[in-house]
Amino acid sequence: MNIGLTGGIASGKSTVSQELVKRGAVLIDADVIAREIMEPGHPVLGTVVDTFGPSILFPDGTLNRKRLGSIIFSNPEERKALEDITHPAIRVEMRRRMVEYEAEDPKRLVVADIPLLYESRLEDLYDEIMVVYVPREIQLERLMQRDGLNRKDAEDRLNAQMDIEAKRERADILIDNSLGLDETLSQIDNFMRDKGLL
Ligand SMILES: CC(C)(COP(=O)(O)OP(=O)(O)OC[C@H]1O[C@@H](n2cnc3c(N)ncnc32)[C@H](O)[C@@H]1O)[C@@H](O)C(=O)NCCC(=O)NCCS
Ligand SMILES: Nc1ncnc2c1ncn2[C@@H]1O[C@H](COP(=O)(O)OP(=O)(O)OP(=O)(O)O)[C@@H](O)[C@H]1O
Repeated sequence: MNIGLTGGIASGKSTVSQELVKRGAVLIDADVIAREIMEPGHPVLGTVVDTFGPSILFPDGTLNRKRLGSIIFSNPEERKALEDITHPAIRVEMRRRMVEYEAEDPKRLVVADIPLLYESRLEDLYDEIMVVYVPREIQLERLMQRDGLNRKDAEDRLNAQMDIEAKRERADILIDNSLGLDETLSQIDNFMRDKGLL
């Protein structure tokens, strides 16, 4: 079985995906792949620099993520230009790993963590979609705290994504991560038990 795991920025996807891995799942993480294609020497980073200019690089040639983030999270057209370059490459690599993991062990749960799953209309690629949900206000607070962002920068990031309530409505499996970690873990255990995976 495979699931697509999504939610909003800082809603707790990584927290939940790590717990699924502890329970035997294998993880494919879109953010990790997005970082790999932005490593120096990767052709995708080359195209991004051609588009946005060399000022998005540090002098040592690595990506200044903060600078590129401040360009794309405050401007939808720049964001679309970046996504047009990065998303096809991310999709190809996610697909390749999915095929590989499913062939290795067809009984294993494969989890694809994709922040922009609904925005990119990728629902049909997965058996079921799990949404990690917290209300917007908690999401903002956790994001500001984790990444040291001010309210405006945190809101820009939230506003770059589909509203978390709309994602909650579409979920096949809903994990409410607004309470303590224990509450979240028991929902994960219930899911694993329901699917006969625990
Ligand atoms: C702009 C970049 C360099 C900013 O880097 P930064 O280290 O600040 O953020 P990080 O990569 O850790 O992403 C954090 C979160 O931001 C959100 N996010 C990232 N890109 C986007 C986007 N284009 N639109 C909406 N939200 C996004 C996601 O929820 C993601 O989990 C980076 O996010 C990036 O390369 N984005 C383009 C690739 C992409 O779309 N990734 C999203 C997952 S496929
Ligand atoms: N149940 C919880 N109670 C309190 N804090 C939590 C809980 N779950 C997660 N957090 C904290 O909230 C922050 C966001 O969680 P996490 O990094 O798992 O989110 P994410 O959805 O993977 O984020 P991103 O979209 O940026 O990849 C982290 O600092 C994490 O420690």
